[in-house]
Amino acid sequence: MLDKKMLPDTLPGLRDRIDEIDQKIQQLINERALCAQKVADVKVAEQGEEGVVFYRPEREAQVLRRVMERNEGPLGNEEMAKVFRQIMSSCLALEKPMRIAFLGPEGTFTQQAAHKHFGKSIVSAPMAAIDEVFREVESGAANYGVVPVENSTEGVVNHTLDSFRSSHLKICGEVEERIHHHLLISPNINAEDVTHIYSHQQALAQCRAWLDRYWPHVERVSVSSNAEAARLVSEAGRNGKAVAAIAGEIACELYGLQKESSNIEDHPENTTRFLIIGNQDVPASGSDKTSLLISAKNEPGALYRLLEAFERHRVDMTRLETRPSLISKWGYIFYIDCVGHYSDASCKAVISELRERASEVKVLGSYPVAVL
Ligand SMILES: C=C(O[C@@H]1C=C(C(=O)O)C=C[C@H]1O)C(=O)O
Repeated sequence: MLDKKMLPDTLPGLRDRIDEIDQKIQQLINERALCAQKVADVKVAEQGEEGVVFYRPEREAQVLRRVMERNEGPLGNEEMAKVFRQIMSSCLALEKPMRIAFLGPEGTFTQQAAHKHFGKSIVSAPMAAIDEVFREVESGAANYGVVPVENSTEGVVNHTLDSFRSSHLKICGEVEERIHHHLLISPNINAEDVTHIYSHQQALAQCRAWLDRYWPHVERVSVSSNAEAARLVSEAGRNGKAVAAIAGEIACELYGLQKESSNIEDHPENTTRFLIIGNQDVPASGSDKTSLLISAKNEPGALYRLLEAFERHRVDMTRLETRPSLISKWGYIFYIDCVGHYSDASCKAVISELRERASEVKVLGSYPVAVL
């Protein structure tokens, strides 16, 4: 355990120590980067230049979990994991930065989720709609995609679930993002002069009580996304117009805005879960989840027989969503998430029994439980 008493007591002494430490850290990071480069060489030698997969979600999850387990502070576990998240991102980008498609435009929470999962050393490919994210990855134009799947206040994102029906893409990961909204203005604008507040209707709804309390007489204007609201406000600010936006951190930075008020969402637990989609079957990481798409036969007790298999094999279900099948009028598709990897004995047993009982079972993917 480190101790402050072991450190010098003067400012110059402490700064000298920091310089020394930085030099060592830098050297070690470069040594690590060299190792990662060599790992890539070995992968090419084993798998060939074509189709080689450099990014390994299960390995990255294991690295981050270990960082958190052994961490002794004073930096917190999550803070330390974020530092390593970016180191891995930089190491991987030495090969070729990955192109990540996400629900755009630039500055959305989905982009924030992409950075949280992959680090900052990626090429961003903002897409106008969720199905475009799927298409971009299916065509190979992007290596992976990031799409929202559920929000703790607003519920499931149907569009994402429905896109899995016709797609061969796999879920390679998940990431949760606490959604914090901020009231943003241009730096040259006086908050008292603000006449309109722009945002996506969901964000306006998630901040309704706060707006009613602090900005009851200012007009709320709904636009296509929070990021678009931030862009409009920065443009208006250049023309001296006093308007504000509700948006997240990235949009604030991207459009050079200033936070007038922070974390203004009515429910502080407001969280969105995102999925990482790709062409990869991810091996077990030691703490995984599996997502299944199941078409049930339209007969009495069909859902009961599906769920019974989970209970008997003691596989923990974390989510059940129902969507219309679109094939038969009152037929349904179930989306089930459970704890474990499809290669685990108990998961395997459940999946094979589901196959006997349902008309279709598609394993959408097994992937590491979100670390950050
Ligand atoms: C170095 C590797 O490749 C990539 C880089 C990693 C890293 O920097 O630690 C981890 C997993 C992979 O995404 C590896 O597979 O071990």
